[in-house]
This record gives sequence, C-alpha cells and structure tokens, in this order.
Amino acid sequence: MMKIAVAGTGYVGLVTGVCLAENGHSVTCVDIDEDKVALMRDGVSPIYEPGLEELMKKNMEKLHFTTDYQQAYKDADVIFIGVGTPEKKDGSANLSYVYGVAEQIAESIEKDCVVVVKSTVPIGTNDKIEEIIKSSLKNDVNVYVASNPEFLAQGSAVKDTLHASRIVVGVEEEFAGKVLREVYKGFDAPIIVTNRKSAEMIKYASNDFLALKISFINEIANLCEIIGADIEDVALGMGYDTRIGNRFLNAGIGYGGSCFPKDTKALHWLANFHDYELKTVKAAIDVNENQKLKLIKKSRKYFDSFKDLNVAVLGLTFKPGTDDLREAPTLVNIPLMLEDGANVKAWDPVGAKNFKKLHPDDVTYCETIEDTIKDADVCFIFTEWDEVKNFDLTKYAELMKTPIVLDGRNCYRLKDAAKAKVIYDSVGRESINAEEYSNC
Ligand SMILES: NC(=O)C1=CN([C@@H]2O[C@H](COP(=O)(O)OP(=O)(O)OC[C@H]3O[C@@H](n4cnc5c(N)ncnc54)[C@H](O)[C@@H]3O)[C@@H](O)[C@H]2O)C=CC1
Ligand SMILES: O=C(O)[C@H]1O[C@H](OP(=O)(O)OP(=O)(O)OC[C@H]2O[C@@H](n3ccc(=O)[nH]c3=O)[C@H](O)[C@@H]2O)[C@H](O)[C@@H](O)[C@@H]1O
Repeated sequence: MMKIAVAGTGYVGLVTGVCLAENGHSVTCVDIDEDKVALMRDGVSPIYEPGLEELMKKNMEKLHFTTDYQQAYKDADVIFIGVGTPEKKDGSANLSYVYGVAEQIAESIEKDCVVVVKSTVPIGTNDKIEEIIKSSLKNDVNVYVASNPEFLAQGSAVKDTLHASRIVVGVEEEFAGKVLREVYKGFDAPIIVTNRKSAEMIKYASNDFLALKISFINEIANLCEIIGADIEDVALGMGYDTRIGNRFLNAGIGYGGSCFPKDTKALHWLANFHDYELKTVKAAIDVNENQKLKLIKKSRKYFDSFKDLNVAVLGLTFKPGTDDLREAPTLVNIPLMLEDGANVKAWDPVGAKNFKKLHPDDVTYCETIEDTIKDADVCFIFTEWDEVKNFDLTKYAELMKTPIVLDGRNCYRLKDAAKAKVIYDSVGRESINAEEYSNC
C-alpha cells in the first residue's frame, strides 16, 4: 500500500484515483474546485462515467478529497499530475495548469517522492516539470519525475484503467520505474518502460494515429457517396485484415472530444516549431474540420434555409457514454441552425444538462426521443446512443411532419430505413427515398 496524491479530479484524475484505491492504495484526490470536492466527499462523482461512482463509494475509506494540496502532497510517496492541458489559440498545449501543480509540489513536499505526469504533455515537458520542481524545492528532498501517459477513453474509463491495453512508464532513473511497477502491481496490463521523451511521444503518436484512421475512413466515405459504394461494407471488408483492424473505422461527422482535436494540433504545432511539417496529421485535422459540417451541407438538398423549421436533434455529446461536450459537433451545428431561424428540440440521456448551461433558452430539451421528433421537419443524429440505435424507425414516419432523418453516425441499416419509409441520409452510403422528398 502506498500513499498517493492525485492532482486534478477530471476524467483522468478521478478515475485514476479511484482505481488506485481499488487496488489497495490510500489516495488523496486534490482539486481547486471546491464544489467538485464537496460532491466527491459525499460519494458523488462530478462527472458521468459508467461504474465510477459505484467504485468510488466502495472505496471511500481509502479515498480522500481536498483542496488543501500542501496537506495532500507533503508526505505522499507518489504524486500523479492529471490536470488539463487544453489547446491554446495557436494550437499548442496550454501547460500552465501542469506547471502550476509542479510549483505547488515543490513548495509542499517534505519527503522523497515520485511525481508521475499523467496529463498529455508535449515531448520535453517532463524535463521542464523536473526543472521547475527541483529549482523551487522548499525542503531538502529527492524528487523523481516519471511520464505515465493515459490511454483511457471516456465512456469506458474505469474498464480501460483496470484492464489497460498497456501501461507506459517513461523514466530517467531506475528507482522511479521500480516505484511505478509497485503502484501498478494489481493492474491487469503489460508495462512498457521507455525514456521520458519516448513515453510522451507514444501518447501523441497513438492519439494522432487514431485520429488519422478516422479522417481516412471519412474521406473514403465521402468518395463512396460520390461513386456509389457503401462505406459500411467497405469498412467491414477492410477490417478483416488484421494489419488494419476493424476498430476506429466508423465513418461519420468526425472526431470530437477533449483529446483528438487538441492532440493533433499540439503535435503538429510542435513539429512546426522544430521546422518539420507533419503532413499526415495536418490532413487528419483538415478532413475533420470539413466533416463536422457534413450533415448541414447535406440538409441543403432538402431545404434552402432552417427558417421556422422544427429541427429534432438526437445526441449532444461527442460520443455515447459520456456527459462531455468538449469539441462535440453539436457545438458548431446547433448555433448555425439557430442563427438561421430553426426551432431546435434536443434529446441526450446525460449530456442535456451540460448543453443547457450553454443554451438555456434557445433549445427545447425533451425527455424522450418521441417528444423530440414529434412534428419535426427534419431530424439530425449526432451521437449514436443505444436508445437511438434501438429506436423503432417506423416512428419517424409516424411522428415527424416530414420524416427526413440525417444520420451522422450511421445508426440504421439502409434496408430497415427503406422499409420504414423514411427519407434517410447517412454518411458514405446511398440516400434512401431522397427522391420522394418533393412529394412530401
Ligand atoms: N479525458 C480523457 O479521456 C483523457 C484525457 N487525457 C489527458 O489527461 C489530462 C486531464 O484531462 P481531463 O481529465 O479530461 O481534464 P478535466 O478538465 O476533466 O479535469 C482537470 C481537473 O484539474 C483541476 N485542476 C486544475 N488545476 C489544478 C491544480 N493546480 N490542482 C488540482 N487540480 C487542478 C480542474 O479543476 C479539473 O477538475 C489532459 O492532459 C488530457 O489530455 C488523457 C487520456 C484520456
Ligand atoms: O487521450 C484521450 O483523451 C483519449 O482519446 C480517445 O478517447 P475519447 O476521446 O474519450 O473517445 P473515442 O472513443 O476515441 O472517440 C473520440 C471521437 O472519435 C469519434 N470516432 C471514434 C471511432 C470511430 O471509428 N469513428 C469516430 O468518428 C467518436 O465519435 C468521438 O467523437 C482515445 O480513444 C483514448 O485512447 C485516449 O486516451
């Protein structure tokens, strides 16, 4: 059992803290947000992540939550840094939160400790963190800095942490590697030990490769539409080749979320800074920018303007299984519809609460898919929640004023859409019954 502190209680920090407690460690989670800390002390998770609150409640005896970083860091064996590294205007990563924690660690620690950088940080940042800590240490102690990038995906964060595909540990001294092996003893995952810069690069290269895979399949989907091929069949056929693999070949309206968009831009920025152009990553970014607006562009086939149209929106978050809206396609699409005069009704099982903070009055939030699509002129699907995928297609025809369904996540089979008599336009596939629109 080790005494661990975790800085930041977001999707990464809180899940890490809870899973470390599940594995027997005593964990103090630190955040600057007092409201979050108060919730967590009551056993309530401030974020939606399947299984997280249950695991948190189960381990409350080993978990502590505080805003008092000095108290938490002073005698910790290991301090994890899991604060945000958001995008700056120029595309580079904002490291001020990470460096802020480094300074707080330097002023607080009273015994030797290992500082583990879990936040996604540009190559070379661990060196800078070490420099900051060592140059402003208040007490005479030894500090070892290790890179330990995180690979969890939102919506499956707990499972991804307890059964990770790999645990990457980037160290410059053997001691830090030994301590991290001890920390992760109970975890079901292979441990890969590298130097710090390689570990930092593994994280960016992994995320950017996945982003590139998505942008690639989206470009192929766009071409499929033009030449009459079907992207679902194409992806299926490609995926059987184990060198390609069948995951992350889902065409749609592009990737969102807190990481692919920022991590592609940050690595591209870093390469530029070193006078190198990462052409493939740039292509992934450009394709994704266009893909975001694909459904709105498609809708021009059916309407010249959204003025006075009843628009139903199914799904607000960037992916199912999360309440997170960061870089969700809805954040750009819904304002465009509203500016053009649409009446927007929206449904999302967990994301509506957060979306309401951004659009409290100009969007109507519905509890059910039926209420959302009732009397709608057009329905946009932005997130493939199970409730949407399992929704009876015939109800669109029954309830909507005009059953035009624009699906950005290819939730339905074309033959089912044809049977259900809806006008169905998805990504990289034939449009169903589009010619019937003029008769509506
Ligand atoms: N969200 C995800 O699925 C993944 C994120 N990452 C990376 O992990 C890092 C964290 O991401 P998220 O968990 O999404 O961030 P988040 O934005 O959800 O949470 C960050 C938390 O840090 C807190 N914070 C800021 N300054 C602090 C300080 N000085 N001391 C203590 N807490 C402080 C904030 O109040 C916030 O609660 C980022 O670098 C991200 O790129 C990596 C893998 C997955
Ligand atoms: O660094 C991170 O934050 C994390 O980023 C992603 O995780 P996440 O963003 O939570 O979710 P994903 O499942 O990867 O989806 C990201 C976006 O890509 C889109 N996507 C995904 C897969 C696909 O085939 N097609 C597609 O459009 C999703 O709709 C979503 O908008 C990675 O999958 C994680 O490994 C990584 O740790």
